[in-house]
Amino acid sequence: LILHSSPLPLYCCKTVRKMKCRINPGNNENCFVPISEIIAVEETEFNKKQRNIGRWQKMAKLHAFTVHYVKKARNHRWRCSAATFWCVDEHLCNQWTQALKELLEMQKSRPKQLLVYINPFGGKRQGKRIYEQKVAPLFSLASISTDVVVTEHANHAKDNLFEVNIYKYDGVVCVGGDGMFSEVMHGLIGRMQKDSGIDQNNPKASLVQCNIRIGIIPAGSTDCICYSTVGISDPVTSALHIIVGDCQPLDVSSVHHNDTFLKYSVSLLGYGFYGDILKDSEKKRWMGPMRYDYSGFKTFLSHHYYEGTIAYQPAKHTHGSPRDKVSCRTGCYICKQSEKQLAEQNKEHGLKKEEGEEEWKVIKGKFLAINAVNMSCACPRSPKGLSPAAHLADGSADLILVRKCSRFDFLRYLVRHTNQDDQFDFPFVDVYRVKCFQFTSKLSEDNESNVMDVGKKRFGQFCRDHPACCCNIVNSTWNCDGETLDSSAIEVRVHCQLMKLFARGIEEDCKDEAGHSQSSIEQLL
Ligand SMILES: CCCCCCCCCCCCC/C=C/[C@@H](O)[C@H](COP(=O)(O)O)NC(=O)CCCCCCCCCCCCCCC
Ligand SMILES: Nc1ncnc2c1ncn2[C@@H]1O[C@H](COP(=O)(O)OP(=O)(O)O)[C@@H](O)[C@H]1O
Ligand SMILES: [Ca+2]
Repeated sequence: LILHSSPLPLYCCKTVRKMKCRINPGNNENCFVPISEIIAVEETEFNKKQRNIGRWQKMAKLHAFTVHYVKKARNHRWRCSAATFWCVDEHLCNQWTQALKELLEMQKSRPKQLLVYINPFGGKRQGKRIYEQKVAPLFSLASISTDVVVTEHANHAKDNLFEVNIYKYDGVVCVGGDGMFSEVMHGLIGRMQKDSGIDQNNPKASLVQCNIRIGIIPAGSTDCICYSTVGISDPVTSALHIIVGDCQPLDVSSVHHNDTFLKYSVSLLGYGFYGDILKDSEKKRWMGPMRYDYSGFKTFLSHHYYEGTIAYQPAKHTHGSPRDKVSCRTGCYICKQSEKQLAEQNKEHGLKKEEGEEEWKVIKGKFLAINAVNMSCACPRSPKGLSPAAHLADGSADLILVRKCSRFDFLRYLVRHTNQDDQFDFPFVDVYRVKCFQFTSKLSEDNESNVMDVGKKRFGQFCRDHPACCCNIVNSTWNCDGETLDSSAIEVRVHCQLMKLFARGIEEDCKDEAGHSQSSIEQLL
């Protein structure tokens, strides 16, 4: 569809008759809108008070329709814009409206019925207002019907997803932060496994993919999953990605302790620095999103390091590497290739045999932070994220090990998350692309080998109370997408594209496009 602003005529396919159009009054621009980015088409009561219609007004009764469409603004922000077309010929007007509505009906990936969960206490406690004022009117414009649940307690959404008939919905929307998303994801993935008779406690189980997409309306404190998959944390942009029916597959890591399922993770699984920030920040929830800066500063000063062992299997199926500077973008080639490669491997060998045969690499040491990320973890605090070249759907995670170093060096490392410098270019930082890993802390190793020393434990407690001491005897906790895990010894496995989001990944900037995509391919070859 090609929309020309007044006074140019509008043409579509072979139509020779003309209609006049009005786009964003006062804005004399041409606008090319793919059908896939039209939000709705409405018959319009023509308002005679509208300006700039000149002699048309005097001639006859005018007939009009309005096309609501996605307008792409800067920094990946989407807005809803409208163009009104008018003419004197009622039949012509109806033909256009009908034709456009039929084209919209043919967009099969668009959701018609959604289940919405709102966390009224996430972030700055604006979830309900954001949904009602910014999102619900757009869903109604796009004729999407919704069942809305405002949660009353933690785990309300997750438990509810085990009870409702989820199969009647085209998607589930969560209004909140990463924690709220995590809850909805656990509900959906858990429900899929339950309905398929898969035991989540088996770390080696082949999990069933979840085809019911999740949409995230950001209203939390970090909103890293939304930012890393859309390019911005903006409720209207996310609502529009849901309306046009975008689909972005996502890797999910399963986390087990012995043979007990603990949690799934899609963004950050962090021990040490990010685990300690989370634990401290939970007590300061009343501070809102600021709690992370407060606890971040405190944790930075405490400078605790932790001793432990990591064993991992490198992700050999994927062409990318964490330091190749090839970012995951819409339609990512590396994600597609990796998915194919994994599927072929699994067909040939079967999952168990292949994993059993491959070597494990083992690293022992003292670490300030151990971070495993399934995606870049870009967020407003760090627009390039913890691992800028991590991929959303390549079946791997980036394992970042930050060894014991000085406070000054750790600060230099943190600052590089906010500028263009390479945060992996330090002798005390290592990064690996992995498909699974295990971690055991020194403390639990000692406990397991029955050399538990009560004195040591007490000493650990004592040191925690004295921030100047960096003693490593106590355990940290794992931060799993913003939730703490009970166990420090864990076993993690990445499940390639286990679920799908209403998103399309981050789109290349026009300026970027030619240069970047070509150099990505060149680098690969
Ligand atoms: C000196 C400045 C350094 C800035 C470094 C910023 C790195 C930020 C990376 C953030 C990665 C976030 C990964 C996502 C985690 C979320 O899943 C998860 C849950 O989100 P939700 O509450 O929305 O449900 N969020 C979190 O765990 C919070 C992570 C908090 C990151 C804040 C870090 C602030 C660090 C400040 C250090 C200050 C040092 C100052 C020294 C003078
Ligand atoms: N009604 C509720 N009352 C209390 N906690 C809730 C409620 N609804 C959801 N939660 C929990 O709140 C936690 C944080 O929510 P989230 O939306 O991620 O906000 P934030 O980004 O501020 O952490 C989640 O773990 C979720 O389970
Ligand atoms: Ca990944």
